[in-house]
Amino acid sequence: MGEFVHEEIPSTELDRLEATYRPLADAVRDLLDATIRTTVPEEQVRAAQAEIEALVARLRAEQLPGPAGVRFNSEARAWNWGNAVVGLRNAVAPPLRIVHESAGHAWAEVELGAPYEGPPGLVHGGVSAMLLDHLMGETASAAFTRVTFTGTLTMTYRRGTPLGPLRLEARIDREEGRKVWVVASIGDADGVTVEAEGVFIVPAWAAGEAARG
Ligand SMILES: CCCCCCCCCCCCCC(=O)SCCNC(=O)CCNC(=O)[C@H](O)C(C)(C)COP(=O)(O)OP(=O)(O)OC[C@H]1O[C@@H](n2cnc3c(N)ncnc32)[C@H](O)[C@@H]1OP(=O)(O)O
Repeated sequence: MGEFVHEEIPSTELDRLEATYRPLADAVRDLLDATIRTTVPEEQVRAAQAEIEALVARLRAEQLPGPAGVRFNSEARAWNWGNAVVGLRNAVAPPLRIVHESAGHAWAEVELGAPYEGPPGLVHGGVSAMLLDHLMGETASAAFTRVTFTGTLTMTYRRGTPLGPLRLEARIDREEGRKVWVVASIGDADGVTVEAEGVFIVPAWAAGEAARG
């Protein structure tokens, strides 16, 4: 497993870097959608591909040796720019902007488009699970006061989730030792489409206990 890395970048500098990288990821996100939906002639597709390959080479001129990881500074600022759900620099992430209403209750509103399709016009079930898993994990972390990992996640798909505007919500249901039960849902304007319940666990290593077994 990678690590939570302490990196002493001042928060003001992080703000500046985020203002640089956010529009880049937004542009790539737009590119994903355009790649799916374009109907331009084939020669234009090939020309666009060549331009994209040149851009990739330009960005790769200097890069990290591996994934972005999770980093934090001594001002209690944490950043996970590559995260699949909330990563500011990850064009695959919607990204979800999570509001922590209180420790143990969080929600997010998001608009999902063509790159998240499963059945026609509907959100892929795995995407629903991924978004809820992350939201529930952050909720279990009680506003980032502890580290939790998904132990078991149970999804109930009540009806198809349409692509478009959605609301996700999660709450801690109960806790017992290092185990945190979280319940969550996704809904559209007509109500709930997906429900989830999960057990999130503060790993033995994070609780300062020796792992059993
Ligand atoms: C401060 C900074 C905050 C940062 C927050 C960032 C938020 C980011 C949010 C990101 C969100 C993204 C979310 C993600 O994507 S997290 C990524 C997906 N999840 C994983 O990769 C987890 C992989 N598994 C593990 O790491 C370990 O197996 C864990 C940590 C789960 C347990 O290993 P550990 O060695 O610690 O466990 P233990 O053996 O001492 O057992 C302890 C208790 O737990 C019970 N149990 C064990 N396993 C399971 C299970 N699978 N289901 C249900 N229950 C289970 C067990 O019976 C026992 O209960 P009891 O017998 O005591 O009653």
